[in-house]
Amino acid sequence: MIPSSSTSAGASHGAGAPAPTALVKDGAFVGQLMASLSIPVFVLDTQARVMIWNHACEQLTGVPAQEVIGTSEHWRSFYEHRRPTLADLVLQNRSEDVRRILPRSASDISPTSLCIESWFDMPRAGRRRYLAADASPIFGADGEIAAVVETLRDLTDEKMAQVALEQLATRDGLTGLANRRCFDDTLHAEWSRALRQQQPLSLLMVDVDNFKAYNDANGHLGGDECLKRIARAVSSEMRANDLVARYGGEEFAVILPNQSLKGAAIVAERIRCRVEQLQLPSTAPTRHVTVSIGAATAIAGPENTASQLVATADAALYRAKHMGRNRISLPLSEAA
Ligand SMILES: Nc1nc2c(ncn2[C@@H]2O[C@H](COP(=O)(O)OP(=O)(O)OP(=O)(O)O)[C@@H](O)[C@H]2O)c(=O)[nH]1
Repeated sequence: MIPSSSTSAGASHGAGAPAPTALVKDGAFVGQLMASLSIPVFVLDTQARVMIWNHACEQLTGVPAQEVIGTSEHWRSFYEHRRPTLADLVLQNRSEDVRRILPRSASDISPTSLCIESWFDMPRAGRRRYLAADASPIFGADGEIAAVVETLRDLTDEKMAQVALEQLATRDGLTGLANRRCFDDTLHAEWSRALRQQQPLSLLMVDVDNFKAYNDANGHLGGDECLKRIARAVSSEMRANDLVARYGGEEFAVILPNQSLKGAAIVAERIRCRVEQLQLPSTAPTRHVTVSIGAATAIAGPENTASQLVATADAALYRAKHMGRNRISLPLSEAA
């Protein structure tokens, strides 16, 4: 039968609807039913050829029905590179493969049908879209699959709104970096991971030198612009798994998972040089805006905590300031 799902209410086999076998036998009736649906739908036959590509599907994909009907080229409407659609996976009894093929999608796999939410390339529509797709078999009177129907829902606007909300909750409004809350969550998650894997976790605390004087000379807006430039400079030195956050005011924090103190010191020195090279004019003796950086590393264990790592990096930062600024400092026991 055509499955009842959240997206195919109009196609479900409800009271008064023709019996499933009649639907399969009466192709013309099925075609009319699908064509009239406002939900994008396409149907594959047992040879994976498109039998039905309704008007709503044409509108969503930008691909006219006459171009795909009778072919197996429907994947081109969704992906840049050849890939089975959900309907193909159901037809080939390969539902489990969806997790490998679309690893970042939210998927729901039942013995016969498949349901995912994911970004799709949509080459002909001209822009990526976030779709909810359901694929289910239609069984013939002999109990064998006679066709597979895939319904689609465009959730792009909802997804964008969700992403924007998440951004608001985790990003700093001025610099676009992770905010303090995101830093705290990430540090605790990385600490747990370091504990499990017995890997080192490093932290840098980066503070702009003499920033009060910079603000006094350039105004608060000038100070804001300076913080944005520094944020970009620090971010440009990061690897994919590192996190740079605005810790507060003119202070930034950098989490370096799986990084030894020696490696952290190298990253810190790169950041220090990078900021110096921005050559933002300052009244400080250096004549340019600089940063001081405190570094710390821990192997997570039951006797220490993530807060201690922050405190150790903070103490190192304090020493860097005390020693004259525009420098990096390591924990005392390591520096000796
Ligand atoms: N423009 C701007 N200024 C900020 C922001 N957040 C904090 N500040 C300013 O940063 C300055 C920090 O000053 P202090 O804590 O005295 O430190 P400092 O002058 O940088 O001196 P050292 O850290 O000891 O080198 C203060 O004047 C804050 O008002 C911000 O978002 N924008």
